[in-house]
Amino acid sequence: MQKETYNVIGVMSGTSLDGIDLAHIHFSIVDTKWSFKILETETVSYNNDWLGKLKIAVDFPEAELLQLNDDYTVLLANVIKTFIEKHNLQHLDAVCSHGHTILHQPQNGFTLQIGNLPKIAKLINQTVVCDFRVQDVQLGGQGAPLVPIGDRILFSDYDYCLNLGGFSNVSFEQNGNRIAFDISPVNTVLNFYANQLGLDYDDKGQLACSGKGNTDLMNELNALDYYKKPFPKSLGFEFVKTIVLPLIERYTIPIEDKMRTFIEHIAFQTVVALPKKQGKLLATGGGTYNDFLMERMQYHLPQLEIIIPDKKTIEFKEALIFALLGVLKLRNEINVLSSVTGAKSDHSSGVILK
Ligand SMILES: Nc1ncnc2c1ncn2[C@@H]1O[C@H](COP(=O)(O)OP(=O)(O)OP(=O)(O)O)[C@@H](O)[C@H]1O
Ligand SMILES: CC(=O)N[C@H]1[C@@H]2OC[C@@H](O2)[C@@H](O)[C@@H]1O[C@H](C)C(=O)O
Repeated sequence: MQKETYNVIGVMSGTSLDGIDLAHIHFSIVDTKWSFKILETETVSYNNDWLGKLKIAVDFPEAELLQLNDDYTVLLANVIKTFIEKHNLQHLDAVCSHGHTILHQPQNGFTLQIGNLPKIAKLINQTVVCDFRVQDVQLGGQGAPLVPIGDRILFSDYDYCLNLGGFSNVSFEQNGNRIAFDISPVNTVLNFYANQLGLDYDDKGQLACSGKGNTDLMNELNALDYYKKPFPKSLGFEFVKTIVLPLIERYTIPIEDKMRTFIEHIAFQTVVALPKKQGKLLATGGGTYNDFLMERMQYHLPQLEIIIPDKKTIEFKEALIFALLGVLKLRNEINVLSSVTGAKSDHSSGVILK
């Protein structure tokens, strides 16, 4: 007999290095239908020393990487312990932790998330479920994305789940399969131009809103090869650095016009990415705070109901879903979909440490 409720913590550190996201979650399952409540949440920023190390770790020799893994496991354990004590969390079923991706070369059969060493369970005195990507790569998959199964299980009321982070990605059902792919760059490009004006980001998209769209630039962006490729497909910062920014930089127009044009481009590519231009779309990630972007998206998709959830869901959806992946692993149930990762089959991934 499986349990019907779970009291867990989800822990995620994303590639953008904005910190370690922790979310205390209650799950319950009634007649195969899952529901959740996001309780306490917190993002713990990295100090400059850690930021520096995590940025360059990809080039570390093996010995240094082993040391980093050890040190990061201790850091993560301390952060988790502090979170548990601060909120006086008791009777946890597990801490479900992604760790931090340092190396990811699925084509060569390996992926490394640090912070998942067995000693973490002892250090925090809890059951830990972690290392969710490794088995998928062993089964011939990309080890990513892992979030779409959570979209399917927890957000089935929506036709689409759209995340607006450094890049945008979407997941949806098609012919009984979950489909997921990256649509276009978002904040990687918008922040680049905000930085040129001395800002971290364009608050609410106000600068972009004050600019003018440039039709030639818009057409050139929309003609890029990536947009013609079929899924599965994904983007990395290389695409921005070597293709998108050099293209935009050929135009001698005000920065606000570049931002405005790029927002139109994001909205336009979102339209292209969605097979049906109607239904309900759940939008999450920091890009949802860009009011102008959201307005332009709604303009281009008038029949679509765009839903921006509460702040915790916007900011902690990934930690929530890693918490679910851990619970599914505890239940020995499928938590990775081969339709999105390309693995030989669906599987129950992760390691349980006690
Ligand atoms: N008030 C705001 N107005 C406009 N943009 C905002 C605002 N607040 C946050 N953002 C944007 O959201 C970004 C952070 O979003 P998020 O945390 O989803 O990105 P991320 O961690 O890089 O995402 P991912 O790892 O999913 O790619 C900021 O860098 C900024 O560009
Ligand atoms: C290998 C790895 O850590 N990939 C991350 C990364 O950050 C965003 C994107 O690239 C996504 O593929 C993935 O994370 C999300 C949470 C996922 O697996 O769904």
